Amino acid sequence: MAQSFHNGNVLFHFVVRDGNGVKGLVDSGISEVPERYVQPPHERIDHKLNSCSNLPLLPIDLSKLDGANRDRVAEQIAAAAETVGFFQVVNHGVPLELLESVKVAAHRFFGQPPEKKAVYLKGVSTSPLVNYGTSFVPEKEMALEWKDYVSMVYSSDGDALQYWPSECKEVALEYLKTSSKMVRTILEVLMEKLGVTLDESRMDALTGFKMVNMNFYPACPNPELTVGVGRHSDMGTLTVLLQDGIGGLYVKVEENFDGGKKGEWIEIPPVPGALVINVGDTLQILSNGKYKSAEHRVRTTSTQSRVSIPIFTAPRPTEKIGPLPQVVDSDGMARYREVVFQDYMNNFFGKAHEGKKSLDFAHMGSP
Ligand SMILES: O=C(O)CCC(=O)C(=O)O
Ligand SMILES: [Fe+2]
Repeated sequence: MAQSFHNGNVLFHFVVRDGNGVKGLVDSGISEVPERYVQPPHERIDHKLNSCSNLPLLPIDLSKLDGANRDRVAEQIAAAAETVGFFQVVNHGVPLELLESVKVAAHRFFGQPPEKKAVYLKGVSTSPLVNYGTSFVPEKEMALEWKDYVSMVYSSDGDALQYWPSECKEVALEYLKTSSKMVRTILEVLMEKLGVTLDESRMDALTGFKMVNMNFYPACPNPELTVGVGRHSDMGTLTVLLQDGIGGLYVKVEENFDGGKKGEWIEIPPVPGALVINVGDTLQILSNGKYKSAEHRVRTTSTQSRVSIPIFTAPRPTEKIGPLPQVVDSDGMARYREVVFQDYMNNFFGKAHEGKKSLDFAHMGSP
């Protein structure tokens, strides 16, 4: 018989503390989502929302950065970063078979019994680099997100192979390493388009924190009432995201462009073999607001479970981030103050998702 989750405390213990996750909840046989997952009406996602404007969001061919069309491709990248903060790339140098293996590994990890995953729960994790959990900050959220995740922080190849879960460590590490090259290339292009040259050590510092997450969104009995991930931006420099074919990732347009109007939500459709790239808060701050960290969210679906595997690249925690001096000179003013990245992270993870509110921490004039 299915367990009763009407009592919020029983539910919280089962899903969060004991590490059963949303997957465990679904496997327990629920036929409707518990109250704690029901989003207020203004946060629910209209499932008919769609982007019909696939043309301007055509994936960017990164291999063309090496050829005669370099300037045009660099322009496409910068234009996307200035308007939506999201774009997809193909011919990115990450082997396609590897991308398939990463998705399989994510299903392998989440398909395990809860007790195997629970060894990585926050606070008790047997590994210093790995965290398994559910929702974003469950303690701070009125409504929980319909998502389980495992985070794997990169410190060295040796540490990854020693500490990351054996179900996914090899492929996750290879995915991180091959993607890191691409992230560097894209960041160089974006800096060049800003008119900024950064030396190697500063580039390293701005991308020195790397983490692979695996997100698992079980099929949901009431997708119209829940969210997979609520409205948020990513805190780092650039995020690389591998999604499967299910769909459901939406982004809010920041500036009018030929594929959408400011304020509109558009879907980033699954494209086989492509990777999604998005600008994080750090890059918005560094560029003094020229590049837009994208507000995005994920809907749930009743038919199949979905996996996505983001790689977050961010500055080293000790790094100071603020608008780059050359950009401030040409803009005539700084829109953000300088902050130590560790402080930015603490603020980011200290609150429930709330759109782009995370950036307020670095706004000029904030304490
Ligand atoms: O699952 C997705 O498509 C996006 C996930 C996401 O936004 C995140 O993990 O920060
Ligand atoms: Fe995100």
